[in-house]
Amino acid sequence: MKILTAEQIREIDLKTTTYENISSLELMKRASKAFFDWFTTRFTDKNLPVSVFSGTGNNGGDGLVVARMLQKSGYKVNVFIVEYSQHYSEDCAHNVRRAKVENIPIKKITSTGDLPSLSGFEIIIDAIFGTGLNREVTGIAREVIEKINRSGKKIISIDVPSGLSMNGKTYFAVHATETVTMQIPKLALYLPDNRNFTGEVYLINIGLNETAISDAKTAFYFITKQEIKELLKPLDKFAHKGTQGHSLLIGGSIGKMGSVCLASRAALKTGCGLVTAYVPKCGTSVLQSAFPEAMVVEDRNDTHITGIDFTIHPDAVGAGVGLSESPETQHAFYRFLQQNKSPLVIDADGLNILSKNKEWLALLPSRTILTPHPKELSRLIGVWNEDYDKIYKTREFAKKYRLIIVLKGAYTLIIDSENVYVNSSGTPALATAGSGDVLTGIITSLLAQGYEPLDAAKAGVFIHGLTANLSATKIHARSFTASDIIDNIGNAYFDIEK
Ligand SMILES: NC(=O)C1=CN([C@@H]2O[C@H](COP(=O)(O)OP(=O)(O)OC[C@H]3O[C@@H](n4cnc5c(N)ncnc54)[C@H](O)[C@@H]3O)[C@@H](O)[C@H]2O)[C@H](O)CC1
Ligand SMILES: [K+]
Repeated sequence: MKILTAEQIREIDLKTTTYENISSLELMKRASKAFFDWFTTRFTDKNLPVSVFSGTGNNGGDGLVVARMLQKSGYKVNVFIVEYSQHYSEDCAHNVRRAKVENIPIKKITSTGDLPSLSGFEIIIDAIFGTGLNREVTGIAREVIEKINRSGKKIISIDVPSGLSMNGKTYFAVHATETVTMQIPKLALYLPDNRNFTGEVYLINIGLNETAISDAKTAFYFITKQEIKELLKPLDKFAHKGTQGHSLLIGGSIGKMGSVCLASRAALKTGCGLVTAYVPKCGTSVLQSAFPEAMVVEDRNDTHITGIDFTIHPDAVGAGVGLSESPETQHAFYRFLQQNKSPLVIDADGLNILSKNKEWLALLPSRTILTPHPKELSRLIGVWNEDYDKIYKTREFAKKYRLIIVLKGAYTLIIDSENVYVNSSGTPALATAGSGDVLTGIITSLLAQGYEPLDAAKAGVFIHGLTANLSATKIHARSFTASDIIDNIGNAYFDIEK
């Protein structure tokens, strides 16, 4: 699914009205009806007093239409018009008139003295600014937003939290508890810097014209279940373990053998036919007893890897989990990189070793997948100022070394030399020890099964996140573990194929 800019969305609005021969007012109604449907499903108690804060643009217009629909269906609604400008969009002005005719209590806020008390309301609908905002919020709008933010009430933002910048760092905006955005994902809604503004983000379909959307060019995408469903390969009736791919996981050191166990088990559970773990001697019995399905190739050294010599022919390699950064291990890793021709995933200490030896990056096969968390990424590419800067620097880095970067976080980003993909699955339950090791195993397995590296990264990240969504009501987020991720990989496949 495409992530688009405010300008592109405006163009799609316009094309929708032209192609479908409807007025902009009609489109506003469609959008507002979609929000109304979401809202009434989410908040079924009609006695909860709702206040709608509307601006004078089309976002404000949406708020007014929503207020009208809510009042009509029996909700108690008050509207406050935040008159930051005396210029009203045509469709907003129309809906102010309609709301007055329908006797909705409306108050204008033009100065500090007009600021209402919020104590009587349970829910605030924020329709002050949408994607049309193009400067810092000042004046009365700022005062209203400050007051809303201090209220401690539920704040539901229509389309975007008012004040959110669509193309740069946001310093001031509504702190929404939930944002209900209209059909097209906007990058700003998924950036960690904006987490206090957006709250939980929902996408609703407002019936924008599909041709208009498919005409829009972009380098930013939102990964959806449907896309993952389409890229998963069907199981061959005549499959046997030799045709399903062989994953090799290289890693582990004394005290850190769990990481390779997790990655190996995740690889097998993701569907490759064979899994081999390459570990130091101290890891052999750990692996063989914890995970009998795996084969083990032992390093000559006891506590950490010093060789990386093997005669097997893996279809993909995942290297780096629990590896340690000792000088002999670094040297062994260098020799491995010189010889390796298999598709590769590098994580954890593998990344740290690369950060210390940046010239080795040139040895990586094209489309190697690196899976850093933000700290590991900064060791590789240096520091960044804010999220947009981070994304562009990562893309440059990916381009320079022909890599795919999986930047782990709440909305994991997959970045290659051209495009940026935002993952849509997952919950905070995934912030748990070993979660990254499991991801490495999943992606390695998909590579071994013959998926293109970008598809392996996308599907791997999506499946990994989905295990947490699917467990949300069964395992409390606080007690969800990396092993639970592995145990739910099968459920994730079921859910995707549904
Ligand atoms: N396809 C869709 O998603 C649809 C979206 N709709 C809604 O329309 C808004 C965008 O509306 P627009 O009128 O372009 O802008 P805003 O409502 O966001 O209002 C901004 C408004 O104010 C002016 N302005 C900009 N910055 C400032 C400022 N700092 N201070 C004062 N004034 C400012 C600006 O020129 C605008 O006029 C979108 O988010 C949706 O909610 C449609 O209703 C349906 C289709
Ligand atoms: K808004």
